[in-house]
Amino acid sequence: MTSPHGADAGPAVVVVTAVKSLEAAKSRFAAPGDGRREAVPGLVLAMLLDTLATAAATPGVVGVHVVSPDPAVRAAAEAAGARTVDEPAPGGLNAALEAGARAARAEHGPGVAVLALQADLPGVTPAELTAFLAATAGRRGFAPDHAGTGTAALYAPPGTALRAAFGPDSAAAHRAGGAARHAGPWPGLRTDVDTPQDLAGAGALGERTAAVLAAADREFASKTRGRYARMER
Ligand SMILES: Nc1nc2c(ncn2[C@@H]2O[C@H](COP(=O)(O)OP(=O)(O)OP(=O)(O)O)[C@@H](O)[C@H]2O)c(=O)[nH]1
Ligand SMILES: C=C(OP(=O)(O)O)C(=O)O
Repeated sequence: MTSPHGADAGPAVVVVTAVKSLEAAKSRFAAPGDGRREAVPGLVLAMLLDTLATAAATPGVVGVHVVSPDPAVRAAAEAAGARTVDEPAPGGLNAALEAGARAARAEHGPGVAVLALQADLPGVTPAELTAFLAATAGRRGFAPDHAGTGTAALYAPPGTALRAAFGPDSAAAHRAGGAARHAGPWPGLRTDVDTPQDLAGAGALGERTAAVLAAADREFASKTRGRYARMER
């Protein structure tokens, strides 16, 4: 993680992300009973680790906090250098992100900005995150997902609450909450991967995600003579 530098660098940023239990995650990618389902936990972890690697490599990011009820997720995140936060009760994505934001400011102080980032952005790059942070100009803002209705990232400046409103139509909810919309040319940032079809739009995939998909592809091909990853990408 790098410190802010240069006269025009913005405030230090802590990235907060959340992952539900691996067993429950990514039901739209492969439902129980689908032959691809067994690859999903590894894929979720790989996408998380690629997302965390990008966050940590982005100038100005001084910490990353991952909130999850799943010990395997927390162990992988800690091994990657992130802080972890237990799932709050009651849970849910927004409660988890708020808990992460509180933990971030408890550790780094109220003067840090919080960037809530989806955990399934295998194509996101440091350049994209840097461009988004610059676009906010230090004000509350969000990057809509590729469809335009969801949210890939929500930025809360120092001293302001996160007020996460992720979920259906979260772009409109964040807009209504005073966040500016920044729909830049950032396919990796704006493509959270929920389905195999989403992989095609995510840009160049991070190395962990690419490796997991290649292994799943080989496994699936050996069982069915299909080649799902190649077909779907
Ligand atoms: N910690 C935590 N993370 C959550 C929770 N709900 C969703 N998330 C995470 O938030 C992101 C978006 O969640 P969803 O789109 O609802 O779920 P998903 O697992 O990605 O996909 P589906 O099962 O197909 O809906 C994913 O990274 C999830 O793991 C929650 O209750 N707690
Ligand atoms: C939670 C969201 O996205 P998804 O369910 O597609 O992961 C969102 O865009 O607010």
